[in-house]
Amino acid sequence: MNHHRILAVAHMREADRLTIASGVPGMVLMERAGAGVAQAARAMLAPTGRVVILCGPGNNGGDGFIAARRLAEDGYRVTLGLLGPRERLSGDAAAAARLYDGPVIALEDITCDEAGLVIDALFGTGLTRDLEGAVAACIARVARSGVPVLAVDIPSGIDGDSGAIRGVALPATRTVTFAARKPGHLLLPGRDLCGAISVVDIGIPDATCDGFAPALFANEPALWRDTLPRPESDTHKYKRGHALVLSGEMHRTGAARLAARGALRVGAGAVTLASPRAALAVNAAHLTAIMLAPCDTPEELGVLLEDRRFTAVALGPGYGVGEATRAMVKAAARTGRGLVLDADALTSFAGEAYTLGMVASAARACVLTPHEGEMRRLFESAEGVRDAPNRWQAALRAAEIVRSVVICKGGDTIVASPDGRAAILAETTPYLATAGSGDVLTGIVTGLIAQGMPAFEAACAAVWLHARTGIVYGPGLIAEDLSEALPGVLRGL
Ligand SMILES: NC(=O)C1=CN([C@@H]2O[C@H](COP(=O)(O)OP(=O)(O)OC[C@H]3O[C@@H](n4cnc5c(N)ncnc54)[C@H](OP(=O)(O)O)[C@@H]3O)[C@@H](O)[C@H]2O)[C@@H](O)CC1
Ligand SMILES: [K+]
Repeated sequence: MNHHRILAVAHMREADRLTIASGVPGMVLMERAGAGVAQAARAMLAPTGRVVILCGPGNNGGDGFIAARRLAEDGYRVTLGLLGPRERLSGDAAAAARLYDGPVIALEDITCDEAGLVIDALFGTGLTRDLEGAVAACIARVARSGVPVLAVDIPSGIDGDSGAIRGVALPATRTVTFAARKPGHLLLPGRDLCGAISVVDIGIPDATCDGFAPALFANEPALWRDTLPRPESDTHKYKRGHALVLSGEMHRTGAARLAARGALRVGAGAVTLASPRAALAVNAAHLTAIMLAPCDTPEELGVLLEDRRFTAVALGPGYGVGEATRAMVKAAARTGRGLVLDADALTSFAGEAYTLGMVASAARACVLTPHEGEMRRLFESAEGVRDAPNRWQAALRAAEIVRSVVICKGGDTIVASPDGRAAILAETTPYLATAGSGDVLTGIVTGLIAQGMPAFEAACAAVWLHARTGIVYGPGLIAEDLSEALPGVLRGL
């Protein structure tokens, strides 16, 4: 199994279909899925403990019947509640139900008294509408009982593609999913309802999923570790890349300095801050290892970038919104360097994503780092972004329009590439929601791109490193700490 691949619901269904077509009966896949659930349940139950299994009308319920049979065989006391009449089950789910010879009661009659565990096999990836009525009432009852819940595939009520709650959802202590995680396991609010997630190999070959487009991943080091820049023994500072960060005016220079420091800490050999003349003294008073150059106009930026040692430019933090900023972005892009655009650079192109895409295509590589508000402003009139069915599809469409790698920041940050790859961050911390934190992220991406790391991988690595540093640091974190704590996280890789 490719552990960082994730599968959209349609791709999971297609992988299932192709595997069955290649000669593996669907019942074999379901048997393996149910066995994986039973195994996880054993670890959560006392010997001969009572387990309540909630089964829905589709194949998720089928997995529940398989687990019920296996746990009953092992001597656990099984109570199985089924949503709807047994005769309405069909296909593999009906076959799984036939193999279970214990009593089946109506879901409405289920109570959790003395149960050590509830197995939630109501709905998986086949959820198509909001939960209501008897099933919603049952979910509320189980949630209130406080009994640990093991979710089969995904907590019932969570949309597998978007992570959204459809009406209500049953929070789980553990989730056992099959072949690969789905986007809904990583996206909020779904992620918070899954508990610990484990993936069971049910025999869907990796190769079956290799060609799926778009290609989705969990943003974990396995995705980008091999492309992370590592200095060679005969290196010198300019071989490690030289990043240029543009500073804002006198009263807003801090953001650019935070970015510059992030770029230096992540390994850029040299970092220069390009500062308006009026702000040179302020910047000079705060800088040591970072160099300083005056720059007030697009022409001056062009002259500065005639120095071929500059490999990446960051523009936006604290820079100001307007025509002057647009002109600077165009001047930077024209020089064909790596380009990272954030904050004011993005807002300066509000409603003009296609224009920005044209500008960005001149850069060697371009990464945009919008938070939710910037994303909304930039793509307000762009087709297929605001009306996308979920955040990863919105991110991919956005990347296509701006012809850049886009980092859609949030509690479940998505990195999307115009080549059809997208990665979702699985783990972060709310402590990162602090002033200047985004500026440091901009700096980390810039530093990695300056060292020649490919844009998608650089963006993914930066997002992960930024989050990991926040997690490790924890309470009390301020933006300045991020760069200082980064070496510890880099060492761990
Ligand atoms: N793919 C694989 O490789 C493997 C998949 N496996 C398992 O199969 C699961 C997917 O199975 P699935 O496709 O049968 O969908 P599932 O989630 O059981 O629900 C569909 C049923 O629910 C109904 N329904 C939907 N929404 C509803 C609502 N709001 N309220 C009420 N009813 C609602 C819907 O009815 P309909 O919309 O047709 O009216 C239909 O009857 C997957 O999660 C995994 O556990 C494993 O066995 C291993 C191999
Ligand atoms: K479920």
